[in-house]
Amino acid sequence: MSPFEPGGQHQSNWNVKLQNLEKWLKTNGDFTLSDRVILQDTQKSGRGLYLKTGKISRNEVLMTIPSECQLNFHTAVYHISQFNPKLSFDGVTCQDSTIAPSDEVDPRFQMYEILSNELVHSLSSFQLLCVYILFEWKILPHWNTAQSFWKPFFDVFPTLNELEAIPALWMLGTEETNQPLFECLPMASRVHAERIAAQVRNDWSVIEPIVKQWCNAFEDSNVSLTLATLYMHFLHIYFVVNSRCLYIQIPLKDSIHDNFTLVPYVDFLNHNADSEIYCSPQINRMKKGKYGLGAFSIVGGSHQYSQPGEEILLSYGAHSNDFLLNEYGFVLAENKWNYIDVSAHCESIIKELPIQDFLRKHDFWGEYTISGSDISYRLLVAIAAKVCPDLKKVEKFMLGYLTEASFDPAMKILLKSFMLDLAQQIKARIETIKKMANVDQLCANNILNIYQGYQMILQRHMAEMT
Ligand SMILES: C[S@@+](CC[C@H](N)C(=O)[O-])C[C@H]1O[C@@H](n2cnc3c(N)ncnc32)[C@H](O)[C@@H]1O
Repeated sequence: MSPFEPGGQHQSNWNVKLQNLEKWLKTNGDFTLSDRVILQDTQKSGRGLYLKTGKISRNEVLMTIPSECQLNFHTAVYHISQFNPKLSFDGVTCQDSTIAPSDEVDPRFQMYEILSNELVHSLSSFQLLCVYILFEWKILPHWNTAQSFWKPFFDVFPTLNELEAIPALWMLGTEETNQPLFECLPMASRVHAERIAAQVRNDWSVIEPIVKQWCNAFEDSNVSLTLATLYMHFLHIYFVVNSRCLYIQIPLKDSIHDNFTLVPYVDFLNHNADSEIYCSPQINRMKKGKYGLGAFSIVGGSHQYSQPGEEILLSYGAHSNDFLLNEYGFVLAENKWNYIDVSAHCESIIKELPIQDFLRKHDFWGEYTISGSDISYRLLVAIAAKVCPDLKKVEKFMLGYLTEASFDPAMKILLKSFMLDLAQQIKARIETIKKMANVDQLCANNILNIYQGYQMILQRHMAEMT
């Protein structure tokens, strides 16, 4: 039976998990959820929220999630301090009265001892959350003697399989099926995936010593978990966090990259590219709870929901399909934020070293893009430099004293052949992908979708040029 078939075992397990999640949210603060929405699971976008009945208007609060049930640097520090009284962060860690009574069968008293103030302070939000979730979700259940506060939340996290469309995982994991697809990724996606993979490897190298110490400590118990297994769990957790985190200010941290929180239920909302019209998040700092950062609400946007079955959407930001694929593992059939990174192609046609030096000197070398509405100014300058031997004239164009028309017809001719070349390369890539056997079809289709988005962009510009 397909996991999506209504009435299947998967469905009834899921209903129980959802009830547990709602019960947990109600017990731990002021949780509200509009009775006009319903959670549903689809093949295309997994779980999501849909309108059940009635209407949802602008500024109407759809749900509020108490700060106590959000997982972020603050709440992780608070919970760790319940087992490690030496951990002390002003206004965040436990007061004496809330420190858990020492219990020999709860391994966290021993395992969290190594999480000193200095060490916790040095970790990024990502690193702390990964190491904390790793213990609470993947390691603690091996003892059978204690349960994590966060269990109802962990139980509704996506599985590693559900995240397999994320290209960085093809590089980092041991699953080899999709590795051939990596070579077919557009340049923007490949660079993005490599950047994420480097970040993941770096974060693992920071938390690995903690995990190794835990592994050594397991030797005294009956728990048998290898470092290799824990690394795979870490990867799973990393991408759960990455694909579900929401912006919030974290007063204990300085870097923008640390400013995020995981918010149960809000993380069921799927993305739409129209940021202005759909729902948006609001943080109520007046409702901070005992160690949190503020209750998290979702409110309606200018689009009025009135059709039962309409999906309640949130914008994750102005992201192209290359970005969405790499950060979240999906693409949109139509995406107004798509653009093509044509840097490699443009650099390959400018072979003349003096032109390269000229563009470098003026900081115009590389980062060339074409979107549906624009050919980037950087690209126009590079093409102008290629077609015009008078670099003084190109400098005037750079400074805005001349328009691109001053370089016609050579500029138009080169741009047209540049785009035709690109279109041919894209067509060839599409054909290669279509012929690939033994790769996950969903992942292959995502990449095809990106290239088809590129084709639409090029067609639009080429039509304007004729
Ligand atoms: C914050 S979660 C949303 C809930 C998710 N659908 C689930 O089943 O748990 C983000 C993930 O949802 C999926 N997603 C979000 N928006 C989507 C969309 N428009 N189309 C397809 N998948 C989408 C992607 O897998 C993404 O990583």
